Amino acid sequence: MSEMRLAVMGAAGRMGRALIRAVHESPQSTLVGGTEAAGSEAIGKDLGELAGVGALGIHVTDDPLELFTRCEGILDFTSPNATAEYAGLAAQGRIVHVIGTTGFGESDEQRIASASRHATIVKAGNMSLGVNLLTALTEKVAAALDQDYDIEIVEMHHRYKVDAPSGTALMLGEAAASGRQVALSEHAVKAREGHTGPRQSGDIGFATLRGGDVVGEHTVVFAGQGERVELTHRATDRQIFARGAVKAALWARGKPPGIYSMRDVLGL
Ligand SMILES: NC(=O)C1=CN([C@@H]2O[C@H](COP(=O)(O)OP(=O)(O)OC[C@H]3O[C@@H](n4cnc5c(N)ncnc54)[C@H](OP(=O)(O)O)[C@@H]3O)[C@@H](O)[C@H]2O)C=CC1
Ligand SMILES: O=C(O)C1=N[C@H](C(=O)O)C[C@H](O)C1
Repeated sequence: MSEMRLAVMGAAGRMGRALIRAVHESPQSTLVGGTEAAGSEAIGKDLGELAGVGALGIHVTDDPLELFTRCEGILDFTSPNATAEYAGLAAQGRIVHVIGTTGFGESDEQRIASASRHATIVKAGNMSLGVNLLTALTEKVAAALDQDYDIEIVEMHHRYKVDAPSGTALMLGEAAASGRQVALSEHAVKAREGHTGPRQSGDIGFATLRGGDVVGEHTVVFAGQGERVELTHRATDRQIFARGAVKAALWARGKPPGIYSMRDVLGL
């Protein structure tokens, strides 16, 4: 099969640069362009120079419509509003949309869901193999242990992260809730402060730490009487997410429109 023509949204961002490297290094894909928002100082810059792989002769654009006519898939780790916009355009172009962005509100989720009638979307709060394995394990452990084991999800990220809890923490929370056969929305406790009273049985708690250059760390704690089980993933290199995103695009090529998860891609 020919190389898949991919473009990177938010090409100058931390993940944008990692994605450029991952597409450039994959023998099954070819980089055809990248975007930043209108007015960004990155417009016109060479994608390869941004990513540190040497000039590629492909430049950052603020015109996604023109770019989408030339590509089969887009890798999008930008912001919730930008991603909801791109989902509509990807649907018009009937292309693959890999969504790594996190921090969506309800209305963004609805816009993405309607775009999935025409676009083939792979969406996950974390595209690494390790975290998706952790997600599957979390579901299994939550199903095996009863409510006497309190579930708490602790995450830490770099000081620039803007959303909390992280997309990964929420993914792990969904997996824990699914293992327990309950809805996360009815049991999630996303922050605690002041006189909270004792912990409610069945709560799924979240704790958020931010600082330094931490790429991403997640621990799911199952705390019982006299013992504690902890499952941890530590990311030390953003390329794990970028390689996962390329894998997702290649997997989605030729699949019918809809929303798929990284667990679908990895068969977990
Ligand atoms: N699913 C996963 O595996 C992972 C997900 N993420 C998620 O990816 C997202 C991005 O993270 P990160 O790279 O650290 O963030 P950055 O802020 O470094 O990158 C985002 C980039 O998108 C740009 N951008 C904003 N709006 C638009 C637009 N309309 N069109 C094009 N580009 C735009 C930003 O530009 P500007 O700075 O000018 O606003 C910026 O360059 C976050 O939501 C994060 O949580 C991160 C890692 C892994
Ligand atoms: O913003 C980040 O950096 C990350 N975001 C994702 C998340 O919200 O979980 C994935 C990864 O942990 C890095």
